[in-house]
Amino acid sequence: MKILVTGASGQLGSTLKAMASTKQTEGLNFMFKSSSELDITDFEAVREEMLSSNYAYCINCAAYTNVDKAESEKNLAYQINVSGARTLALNCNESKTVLIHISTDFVFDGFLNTPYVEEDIARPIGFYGDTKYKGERAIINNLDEYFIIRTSWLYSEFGHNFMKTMLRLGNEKKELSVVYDQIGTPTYAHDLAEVLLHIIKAHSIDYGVYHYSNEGVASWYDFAKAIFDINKISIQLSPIRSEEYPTPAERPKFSVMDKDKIKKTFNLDIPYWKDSLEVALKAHAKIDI
Ligand SMILES: NC(=O)C1=CN([C@@H]2O[C@H](COP(=O)(O)OP(=O)(O)OC[C@H]3O[C@@H](n4cnc5c(N)ncnc54)[C@H](OP(=O)(O)O)[C@@H]3O)[C@@H](O)[C@H]2O)C=CC1
Ligand SMILES: Cc1cn([C@H]2C[C@H](O)[C@@H](COP(=O)(O)OP(=O)(O)O[C@H]3O[C@@H](C)C(=O)[C@@H](O)[C@H]3O)O2)c(=O)[nH]c1=O
Repeated sequence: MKILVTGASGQLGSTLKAMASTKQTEGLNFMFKSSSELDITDFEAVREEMLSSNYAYCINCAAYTNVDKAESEKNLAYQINVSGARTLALNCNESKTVLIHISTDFVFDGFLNTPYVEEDIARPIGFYGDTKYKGERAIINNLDEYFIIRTSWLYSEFGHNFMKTMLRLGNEKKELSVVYDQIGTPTYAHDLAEVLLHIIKAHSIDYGVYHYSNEGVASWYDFAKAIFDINKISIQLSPIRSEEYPTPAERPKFSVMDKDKIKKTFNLDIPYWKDSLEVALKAHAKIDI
C-alpha cells in the first residue's frame, strides 16, 4: 500500500520517517516528500505526483506552524494552511486517495471549561488557528474520504517544540518563568503517528474529524516542570500569567480535547502525557549524544 507523506522534514514527518523502517510499518510503502520536493501549494506539482503514483493514503504533515509569526505573515500562513489543504483535498478526490490531515486545539477559543468535543464550535482567537480551521473546512467541502485529526501541544525528539525549547533554556538559564493559565494536553508525536498507522492498517472507513492528544491535563508550567524534574535539571521555575509573557498571538486559556470518539472508534488505549514525556526524553537523549 502506497502512502504519500507531505511536509516530511517537519516534526511529525520525521517521526513517521523514523518509524518507517520498523516492523510496525511492514507492508506500507512510504514516499516521504519534504517542502522542497513537493510544495503543497503548487496545484500542478501535487496533481502530477498523485496521478503518477497510486497512493492509497496521503498523510499531510505540511503546515505553517509558527503561531506568533502567523500574525504578521498572514498571506504565507493562509497559502500553506488553507490553500495547501484545499489543493491536497481536490487532488486526493481526483486520484481516490484518502487524506489524513492534522489540525489543532487552537481552532477553539478556550472559553469552555470542560474538554472540547468534535462538534463544539470552532472559534479561533489567533491567525494560525484561523487558517487551520479554514484548512479543515476546505477539506470537508472538497473530499469525502478524509480523517482530520486535531491534536495539541505536539513535541518529540525531532524538529522545534516546547520540550526541546525547555531543554535548551534549562542549559542556558538559572531562572525561567512559564505561563500557568493556559491549560491543555501535551502529545508525543510518536503516539500520534502510531494512531495514524493504526487507522491506515485498519482500512477504516469511519471518515471524519477526531480529537487526539495524550491523556491528562497540564499547564505549560506543569509541562516545563515535568521536563526539568524528569531530566533532573535544576532551574528556578516560576509560574506566571499570560499577561506577564506578552506574545503577538493570543493562545486559548483552555484547549483540552475530549478523546472519546477516537478511543471508541479505533479501540485505543492512550498513554498519560507524563509517561510519554519520559519516553520522549529518553529518545531525545539517545539522538543528542
Ligand atoms: N507543533 C505543534 O505543537 C502542533 C502541530 N499541530 C499540527 O500538526 C501538524 C504537524 O506539525 P509539526 O510536525 O509540528 O510541524 P513542523 O512545523 O515541524 O513541520 C511542518 C512541515 O511543513 C513543511 N512545509 C511548510 N510549507 C510547506 C509547503 N508549502 N509544502 C510542503 N511542505 C511545507 C515545513 O517545511 P520547511 O521547514 O521546509 O518549511 C515543515 O517541514 C501540522 O498540521 C500542525 O498544524 C497540531 C497541534 C500542535
Ligand atoms: C519559551 C516560553 C514560552 N512560554 C509560553 C508561551 C506560550 O503561551 C506557551 C507555549 O509556547 P510555545 O510558543 O513554545 O508553543 P506554541 O507555539 O504556542 O504551541 C502551539 O503550537 C501550535 C503549532 C499548536 O498547534 C498548538 O497545539 C501548540 O502546541 O508557553 C512561557 O511562558 N515561557 C517561556 O520561556
